[in-house]
Amino acid sequence: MSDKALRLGTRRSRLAMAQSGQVAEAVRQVTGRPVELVEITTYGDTSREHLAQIGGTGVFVTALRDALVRGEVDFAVHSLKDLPTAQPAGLVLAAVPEREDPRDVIVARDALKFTDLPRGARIGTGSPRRMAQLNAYARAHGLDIETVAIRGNVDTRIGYVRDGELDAVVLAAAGLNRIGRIDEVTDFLSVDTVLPAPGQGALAIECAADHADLIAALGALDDPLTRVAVTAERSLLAALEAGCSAPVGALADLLDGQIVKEMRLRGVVGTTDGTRMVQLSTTGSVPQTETQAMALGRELATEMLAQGAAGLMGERAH
Ligand SMILES: NCc1[nH]cc(CCC(=O)O)c1CC(=O)O
Repeated sequence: MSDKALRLGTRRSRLAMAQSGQVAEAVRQVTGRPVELVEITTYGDTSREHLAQIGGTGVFVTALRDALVRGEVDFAVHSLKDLPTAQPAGLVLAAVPEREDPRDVIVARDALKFTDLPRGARIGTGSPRRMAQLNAYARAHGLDIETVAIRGNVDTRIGYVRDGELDAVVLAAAGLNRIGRIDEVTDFLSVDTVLPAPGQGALAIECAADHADLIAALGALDDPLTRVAVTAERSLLAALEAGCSAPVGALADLLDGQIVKEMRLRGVVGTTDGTRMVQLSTTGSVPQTETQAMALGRELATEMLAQGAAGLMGERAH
């Protein structure tokens, strides 16, 4: 390959710049080529409407993908959880690097933990998935909280707590880690309490399908275990026919303490008020191919649909 600079298309948000910068450094190391960041403004960055109304987080992705298809940039870095499950023709996920902490976290006033929030506490999140599970936990454990729909970037969200408008906000640990604000977390939510979004904590490095040399080089950053895990999670999401702003959580991980490792896939769907929920898991041998991983996701989706999951997903965020 030449030693011309590779062009990395990125959104301008702090999170996007942080994760693009980190991947740029890794790509420099595996390719020996300089990497140049090319900033691209997406509709999701300029719109003030709620995400669910403008068609989910896929809006952040479209402009980056257009730039890839037009050959204006060589590769792009996405938060995997923001990627629509359908892979567009002409583009491939060249690498899914090792996932970091998939958990959701709370940033609350006065260093409060989720379960110590006082009666009537207001918790901000724009995610129906987080609302559904927080409200379900609250109902089951006698907590009196109110989930409040918000949007905006990480700084904006934490700002609601700093200026006293909300008692707490929910964010992804991975995002806070990447922008260097993990110290502001007051509580890490167990995945038993809030199952993360499919793909949460993982990145995806995408490029044009006809760039064989680049795909091969980026492959050095791929983590096969992360790839099969997120493939199973996203296959579950796709088979539920849910979008990325649906109240769906999913996590595939290895079961501990076994000689022959097995993968467990957990899934949840619920109404945002927390009154109804379908939560199931399935365990099987660790998928060796993406095809096997997809089958695991589809199997769990079939069971969840049989228990009425479809009827819990009709709602929109409000
Ligand atoms: N929807 C925005 C978004 N997309 C990816 C992350 C965090 C990083 C990740 O989950 O990989 C965030 C912020 C958040 O949910 O707190």
